Amino acid sequence: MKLKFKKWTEEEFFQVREEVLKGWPTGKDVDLEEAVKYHKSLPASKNFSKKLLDAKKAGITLAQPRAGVALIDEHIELLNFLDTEGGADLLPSTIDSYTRQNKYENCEKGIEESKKAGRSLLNGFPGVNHGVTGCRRVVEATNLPLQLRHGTPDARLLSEIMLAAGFTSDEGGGISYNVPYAKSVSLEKTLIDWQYVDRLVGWYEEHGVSINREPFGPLTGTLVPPSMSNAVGILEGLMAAEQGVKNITLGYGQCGNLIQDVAAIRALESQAEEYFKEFGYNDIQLTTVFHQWMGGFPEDEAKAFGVISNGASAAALAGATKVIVKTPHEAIGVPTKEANAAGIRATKMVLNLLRGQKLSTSPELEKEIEIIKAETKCILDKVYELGNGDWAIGIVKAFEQGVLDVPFAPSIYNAGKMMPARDNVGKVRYLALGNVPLSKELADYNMAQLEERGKFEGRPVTFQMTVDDIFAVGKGTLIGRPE
Ligand SMILES: CC[C@H]1O[C@@H](n2cnc3c(N)ncnc32)[C@H](O)[C@@H]1O
Repeated sequence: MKLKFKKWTEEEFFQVREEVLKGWPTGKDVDLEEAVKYHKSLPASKNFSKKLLDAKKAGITLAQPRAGVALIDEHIELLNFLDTEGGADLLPSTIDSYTRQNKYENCEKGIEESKKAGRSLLNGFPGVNHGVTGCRRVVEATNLPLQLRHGTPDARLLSEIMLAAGFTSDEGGGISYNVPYAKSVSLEKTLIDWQYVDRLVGWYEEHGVSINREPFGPLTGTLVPPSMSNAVGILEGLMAAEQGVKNITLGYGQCGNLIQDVAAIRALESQAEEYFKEFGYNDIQLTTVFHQWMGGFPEDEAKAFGVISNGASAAALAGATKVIVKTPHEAIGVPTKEANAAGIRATKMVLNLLRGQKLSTSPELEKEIEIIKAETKCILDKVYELGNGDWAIGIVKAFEQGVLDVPFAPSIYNAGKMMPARDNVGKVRYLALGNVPLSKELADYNMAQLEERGKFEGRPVTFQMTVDDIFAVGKGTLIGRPE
């Protein structure tokens, strides 16, 4: 299959599908006709797309945790606990790291060892190994819409199995589940593999089943300038729309300055609408997701609740459709179900207190929205030019040339030349552009904001600011001031 920005024909899709389903024995149980019937038998209350659209119409922000353990019964117990004791509005199944690397043999061992140990020895839910039957038990035994959340460069088999089981949302994308998650998988390969996932969702849509797709907005979650993450989100939205996906949630990872975070969500939603319209996708149901702070967390649980609540309020004031919840165990590892539920309760408390309130506009907010949209446009214009009008080709070339450049990404296909740092009020700015094609005016604006910080701190604008900012939140502040 040659990469091109074009909807796959059914014939192309089903040809590739034969190979995909051979990836593990459970692949042979996927039957799309049966799956469509099963989806249509589910109550509307279990459809992710519908719940998101209802929330958007009502102007409320939904809360969703991350959660996943090795064995089905314990996973069901966990998810229902987060529903009843946490108050979750939407449920995940966070997939384990072996599955994310397609190492299903290791999952098999992990499942056996977890049974022997009586506790989860995998850091997530091994959906491929549990197969349609096992995953369907999760769908049958829970009461909220379910989404698979992972970090899988090649999620074709995982998506086939879990969507057939009745999950109605799938997170990820050919950029956002490659560059921040993999070291040496080419963009070409993951763009094609995620076109497959999007085409599968397009097939469900064409057969009357709405499945939500959610690109992974935060990327590395480390000082990613909002225009870089928004550019990637819009590109993955276009890639999905071209394959027939209709219900799309674009996301953003909290950076920490409230005005910039609200501006980022507002800019993301309106600019994505503009691009969908301009490129002829007129029936996209667009929602947004705000990820609570994705960087280093304080170990102290009270401080962690401060970070969680701060993220919840930013999400509500931004008017995001959904907020992804962190837990007070973030600094330690996979949370207990009690800690996970507590993170959701704290979040829901804040969302309820702020219900109906949105951050009203102001000159500072309007300015930030304008800056983010202008920077995003510079990047996307260049991607389109590099691809000669083919977004997919443009993405590959843009990474080759550092036009798309995600800070602190492990991928060898990412240039890693652009460097960010916070300005004097904590907004994330471009300290070094690398090859990110901002106009001179925008580059100067970023530098001017950083110079203000330099003046205030009495030090030059250097990479040391970036380093100080990376450790700041874990140490209890937003901006990494010199000691
Ligand atoms: C994207 C990274 C986020 O996913 C979270 N995460 C990863 N695996 C699990 C898991 N199994 N249960 C709950 N949270 C999880 C992790 O704590 C971090 O906040």
